[in-house]
Amino acid sequence: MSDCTHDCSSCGESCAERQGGSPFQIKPLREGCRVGKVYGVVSGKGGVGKSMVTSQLAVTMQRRGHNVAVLDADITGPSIPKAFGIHGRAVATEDAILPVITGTGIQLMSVNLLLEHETDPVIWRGPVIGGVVQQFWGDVLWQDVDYMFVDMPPGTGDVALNVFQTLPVDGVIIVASPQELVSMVVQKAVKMAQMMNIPIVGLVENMSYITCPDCGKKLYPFGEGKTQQAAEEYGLPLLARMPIDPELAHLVDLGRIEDFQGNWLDAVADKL
Ligand SMILES: Nc1ncnc2c1ncn2[C@@H]1O[C@H](COP(=O)(O)OP(=O)(O)OP(=O)(O)O)[C@@H](O)[C@H]1O
Repeated sequence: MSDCTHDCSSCGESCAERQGGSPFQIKPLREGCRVGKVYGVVSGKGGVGKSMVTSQLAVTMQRRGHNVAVLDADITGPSIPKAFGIHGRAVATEDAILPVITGTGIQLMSVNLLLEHETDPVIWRGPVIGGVVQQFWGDVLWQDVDYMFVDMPPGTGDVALNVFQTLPVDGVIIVASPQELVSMVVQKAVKMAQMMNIPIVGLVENMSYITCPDCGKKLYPFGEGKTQQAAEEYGLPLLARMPIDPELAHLVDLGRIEDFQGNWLDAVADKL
C-alpha cells in the first residue's frame, strides 16, 4: 500500500483501517430486477468517442431484439442522456429510482438525470463517484436487462478504478483514436483491465478516416495501417473502425442517436 494520508474520502485502498467501509462492494440488485451481461466501454483518455460508442452499441443491440440499458458512469462528464435527447429528470419512488426510457425502449441512468440543472458541475472525489455508481447499480429498478453498457470514466486513474470495483463487469470494449492506438495511453487501459482480471472484448478505433462526400474516397488524416499492427501487439482483435462522420455528430447534437444508420459496430455486437 502507498503512504497512508488517513483521509479515506480521497483514497482508493480497501485496507483494514478504512473508515466508512470498503468502497468496493458490489450491491445486490433490487428485488425483481435482472441484468444479464455488463460491458464497460473504456478509453485511455477523454474525448475519443467512448460515449458515442456506448450509445451506438446500445442502439445496435436493441435493434437486434435484446433488452438494453446504459449506465452512465462518466459522472463528471455525462453525455449519454443528451445523445438520446433526454433532458428531464428521473422519477424516484420512496426508496428506488426508475430508469428513464428512451424512444426505442433503452433504459438509462445518468447523474444528469438527477441534477437540478444538467449544466451543474459534479465536483466529487473518486470514492464518492464510486458510491454513486454503486447506487445506480443497486437502487435503480432495472427491468429485465439482457445487456447493460457502462460508459466508464476516461483514463486509468482513481475514478475509473473505483467505478470498476463497484460494478460486476463481464468485459470491456476499449475505444481509441488512431494516434492513441499506437501510443502508451491505450496500453495503460489494456493493462488496467488485465490487472483487474476483466476480459477485453476487443478494440474499437474511432475517427479512423473520413469519406470524401464528392468522390467517396477514404482519407486517413492520422495515417493508415499502423493500428492493426498495434492491436496485434496487444494480442487483441481490432473489431471496428469508425469514420469521422459529420452526420453522426449532428444526430448526437440533436439527441437522435437512435436514428443513426451506420453498421460499424456489428462485429462488436456479434462478439457480445
Ligand atoms: N466518429 C465520430 N464522428 C463524428 N463525431 C464524433 C465521432 N466520435 C465522436 N464524435 C464527437 O466527438 C465528441 C466527443 O465524443 P464522446 O463524447 O463520445 O467522447 P468521450 O470519449 O466519451 O469523451 P469523455 O470521455 O471526455 O466524455 C462528441 O461531440 C461526439 O459527438
